[in-house]
Amino acid sequence: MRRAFQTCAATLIRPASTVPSSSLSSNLCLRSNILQRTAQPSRLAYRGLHSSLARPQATAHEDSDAQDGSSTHVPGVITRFEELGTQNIIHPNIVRTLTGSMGMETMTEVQQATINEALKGNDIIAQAKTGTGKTLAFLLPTLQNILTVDPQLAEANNSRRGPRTTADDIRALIISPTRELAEQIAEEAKKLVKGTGVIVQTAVGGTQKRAGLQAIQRQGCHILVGTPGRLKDILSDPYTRVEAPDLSAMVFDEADRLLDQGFWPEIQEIMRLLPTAAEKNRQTMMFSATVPREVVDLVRSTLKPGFQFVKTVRDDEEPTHARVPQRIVTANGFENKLPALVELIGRSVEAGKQPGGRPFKAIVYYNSTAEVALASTVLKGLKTPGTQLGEDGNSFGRPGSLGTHPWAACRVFDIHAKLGQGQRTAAAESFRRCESGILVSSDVTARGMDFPNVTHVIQMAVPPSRDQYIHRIGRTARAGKEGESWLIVSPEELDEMHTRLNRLPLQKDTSLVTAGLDLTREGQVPASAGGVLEMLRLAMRGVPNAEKFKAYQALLGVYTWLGNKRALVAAMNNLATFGWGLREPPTIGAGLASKLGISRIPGVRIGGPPSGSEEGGFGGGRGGFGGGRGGFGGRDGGRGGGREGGFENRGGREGGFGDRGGREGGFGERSSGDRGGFGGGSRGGYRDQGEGGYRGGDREGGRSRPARNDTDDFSM
Ligand SMILES: Nc1ncnc2c1ncn2[C@@H]1O[C@H](COP(=O)(O)OP(=O)(O)OP(=O)(O)O)[C@@H](O)[C@H]1O
Repeated sequence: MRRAFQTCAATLIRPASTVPSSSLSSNLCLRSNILQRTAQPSRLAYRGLHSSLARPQATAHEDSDAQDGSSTHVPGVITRFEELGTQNIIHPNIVRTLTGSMGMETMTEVQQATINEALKGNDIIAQAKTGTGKTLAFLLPTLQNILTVDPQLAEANNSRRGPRTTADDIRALIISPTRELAEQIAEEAKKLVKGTGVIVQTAVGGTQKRAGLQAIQRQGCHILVGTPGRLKDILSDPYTRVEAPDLSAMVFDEADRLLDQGFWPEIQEIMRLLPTAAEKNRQTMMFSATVPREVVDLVRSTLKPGFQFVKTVRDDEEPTHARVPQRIVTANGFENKLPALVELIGRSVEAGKQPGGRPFKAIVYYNSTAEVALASTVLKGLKTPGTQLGEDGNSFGRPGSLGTHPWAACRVFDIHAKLGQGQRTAAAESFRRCESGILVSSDVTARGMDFPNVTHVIQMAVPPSRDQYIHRIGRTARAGKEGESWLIVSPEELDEMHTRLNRLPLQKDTSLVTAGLDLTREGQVPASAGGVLEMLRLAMRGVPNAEKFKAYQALLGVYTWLGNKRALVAAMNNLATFGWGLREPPTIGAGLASKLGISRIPGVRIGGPPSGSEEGGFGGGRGGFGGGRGGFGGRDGGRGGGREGGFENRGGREGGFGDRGGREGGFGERSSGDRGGFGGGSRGGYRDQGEGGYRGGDREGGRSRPARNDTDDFSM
């Protein structure tokens, strides 16, 4: 059977291109074969999944027949899963499951390119775009290789008398950087092994260690999927009896992440607990959408000589999907970002309801858990102007009740590393299942997570790295579907954004009205924007101060890379007052201020535990944007600046954004001054266009930001 595999497998992909070391500047391929996979025309159901690979690649890594740019179709190449069964390459029981309950027909490019190599037992590093089926690309050969060695396992073992497996019978270890991803891979693996006797278990941090262990001990384990920390724990504890003397395969999913500094020590520790290469011949497979050269260099010593580097992304090609428009919005300030987000969501929810539209389903990424918590509280608490929340503070799904959420059918979830594992799993599961929803997330879902039908990925700040950007936007447009990517940044982030996202096809977008408003001063707004700001003002009132204080501190930390500390503090104080409705920016501890290098920066309020106060009013302080009884969008404009915050459609005769600013002032050199208020004008009203108001304020103690540069070119 093994022989049959090898014979047939030779036709599965076109020959590898062995790159002469001299042809490359890097030492990347000195000991490896690089397969730069060119597309085979996709014949059937999986149309579009790898459409971006439909042209031959043309790099130094090419083999000669592709260099002229001609089609490289290889007659007889296997592209359908069914054929893997009929040609005895993969056991029919597995193929039946794949083409039956799992509904797979045609292999993706990365699957075609790696399955053959992996079945031969070669070590592999594979790089392919997000959402192109890498999971199956390593699961399928891993499972088949287990069955090849142990054919008895090909049949489901429903009888108690059948061969029993034990906790020390692990044949394959699959490592993933996050718990959710490990669970997802294990789910996929469990589907695949159905119909065989192979047992899949998980070892995932944050869950009941004992329960997981008992399952391994009672049922045995052939394929163990886990996160580095928990795997290390289990394997290093002799009392668990979990061992892997027969380990024949090791898979690193999101390999570049697993090999970075954060995980590397644990990975090394795990390797030490496994049989050495001399004791047991073991195959290693590494997969990711991003494989920096340093990673290849790092693993060179771990992989077998002659390992294959399979790339289905050309070097000169963007690593993102061409079918995902990538839009960038420059918000006027940090305080404009949430309004822009709410406006974008509202618009997209409506578009999704139109004939031919897809239900809106989005992941919104923030760079810190505190921002995730704050934004999700706000989004959950939104209500249509003129309505109120129910007593439990939630207005979802209760037609006719007091207060209705503006996007009733679209649920809001949040997920970040500081939630308990139960909450994380529940949020991921609910979002996976919902037809329309918003997942506000930190980077715990950025890699590998396969949520179906995500229409939008929205990043609320310049991402930590180019690779992270690529992985995040890879949560949409998966498996051949369409999707949109949005990035909302403030002017302070632009330089860094250009550096980090160099050469990505970002298109500037100025269609969001609320992004362009100067919320630190009074002015007129279109009614629709007024509605967004009003909803936010009300929702902000429901956010506990503690959440705002945490987010403030987190943001100061997140933006330590911003060289101009004055600009940083000014921007954050603007956000706290004009964006979150705090009367004054929160205090921060002297230690933290010194660590962040901002102790002496004007506007920093050094104090004990963070404190501040608020009296409603999107746009800060007692006065400010929406401060006062009247407010932003008020019909009559006027003086504004009352205690209850304004910014209501009905407005109020005297209310208004940028009004008196509140006695306790806001940010500014004179932040505790009597009138102060960052941008808080003395009167002003910032109201619906054409209905009066807009008196202008004196903005004493305030400071306004420079206008956005609308001529910036973001097509990089
Ligand atoms: N051959 C195939 N035919 C149809 N659907 C497939 C095929 N292979 C995988 N899929 C589906 O495509 C989706 C994406 O697959 P997967 O999660 O493995 O992508 P990935 O390449 O690992 O993405 P990421 O880089 O984000 O980790 C999944 O829903 C999976 O079930």
